[in-house]
Amino acid sequence: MTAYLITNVSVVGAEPTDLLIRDGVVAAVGSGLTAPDATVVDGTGLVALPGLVDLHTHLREPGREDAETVESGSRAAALGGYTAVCAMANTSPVADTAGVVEQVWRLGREANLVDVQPIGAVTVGLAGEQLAELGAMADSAARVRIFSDDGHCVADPKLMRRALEYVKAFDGIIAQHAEEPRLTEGAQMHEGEVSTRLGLIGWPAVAEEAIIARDVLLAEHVGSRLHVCHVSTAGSVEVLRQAKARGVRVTAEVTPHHLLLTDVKAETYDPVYKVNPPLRTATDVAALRAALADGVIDVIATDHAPHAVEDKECEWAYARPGMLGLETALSIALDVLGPEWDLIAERMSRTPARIAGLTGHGVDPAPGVPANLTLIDPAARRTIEPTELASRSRNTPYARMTLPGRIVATFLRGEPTVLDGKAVK
Ligand SMILES: NC(=O)N[C@@H](CC(=O)O)C(=O)O
Ligand SMILES: [Zn+2]
Ligand SMILES: [Zn+2]
Repeated sequence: MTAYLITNVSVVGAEPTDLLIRDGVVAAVGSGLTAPDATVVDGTGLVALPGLVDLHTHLREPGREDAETVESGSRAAALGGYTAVCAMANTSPVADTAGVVEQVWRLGREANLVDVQPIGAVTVGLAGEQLAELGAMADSAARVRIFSDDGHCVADPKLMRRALEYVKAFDGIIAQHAEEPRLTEGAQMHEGEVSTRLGLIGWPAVAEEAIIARDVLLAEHVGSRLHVCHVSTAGSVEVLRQAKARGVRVTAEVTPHHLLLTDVKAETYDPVYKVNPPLRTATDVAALRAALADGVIDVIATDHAPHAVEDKECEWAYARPGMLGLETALSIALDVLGPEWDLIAERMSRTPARIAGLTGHGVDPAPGVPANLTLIDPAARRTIEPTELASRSRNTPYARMTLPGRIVATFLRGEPTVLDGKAVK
């Protein structure tokens, strides 16, 4: 195993120092380190963060390997500064059995670019009718702790209650895609001024808020852990704020795109902007940013949702919802939050690692900790070229935009997955 000496690097925004990585761990931290056998990485001007952790990634394998595979998505993640991702269950077949989650987990180990932690489905086939074999998935080699029907809402309150009760035994979490389906029938975008002007059926904010309100009450009633996926409205933030103040065990995520983009993008009719939940208003964006800063929203999660060209480059109404996120998330966070390194580490690494129970991730570089970390050049700017992304899909909403920050290197257990801004394998 090669040793690496990263010189003159700022660890989470602190004064520059040296980091020695050896045998999978951070062996030493301090100025003027020497290690003749180590490969030197000049960290001048760079910031080291604990490797980023994504609670919400769609890898599309098994079933839609044309859009993404565990390997291509893992490479995209590493290039984005991630060392661990949680893979959503809406694959084909659905990850609703021990067999499928073990397959995804094994593929992640084989690719060995990030740790891939499978999320299990809550209900069989995501159909919302019958609980999946949650216990078997928890006991499997994948050791699933987060369950989600993401893409669909667990709309039946009785089923949601049973799921919350069931996972309590092993301190599991239900991650909810909060969308009251009766309120979003035929919806194409956020319900508001822009949808009225464009004549498109809207997805009202209340369709999200009503489910979150219900679910925090259910989680409170049974004393279980709830996680709310892709929070997108100011009203949802208020519901969460009140629930947290009462001590409900709820955590929440926001996506980079909901922190930056608004429903005005739909005026282009470019389906790259079609996503669930939809892009909302500038008022919502401001509320989400404030909630991320004050902790009502715990983490930034990408909801990386690759889609093949034929599913995206078509008429708006026929396009699948979802956008890429892994390779641009850190840049968007930097753009939105500024160089608030401690906050970025908290929202993109430490807290998501803690929620998912991923030990060895989300820990700041210090002597003895697993060397899962990423190096960022905050002064660099880059223009996003969809064809240059490592993802098999191209549906980034940031095409041709110039964004701050560049991932220079990522290390997984002491081995580089990215060096000089390029994937190592
Ligand atoms: N976000 C999306 O618009 N799409 C996701 C599903 C989801 O996260 O709801 C997908 O799987 O494509
Ligand atoms: Zn979702
Ligand atoms: Zn999703």
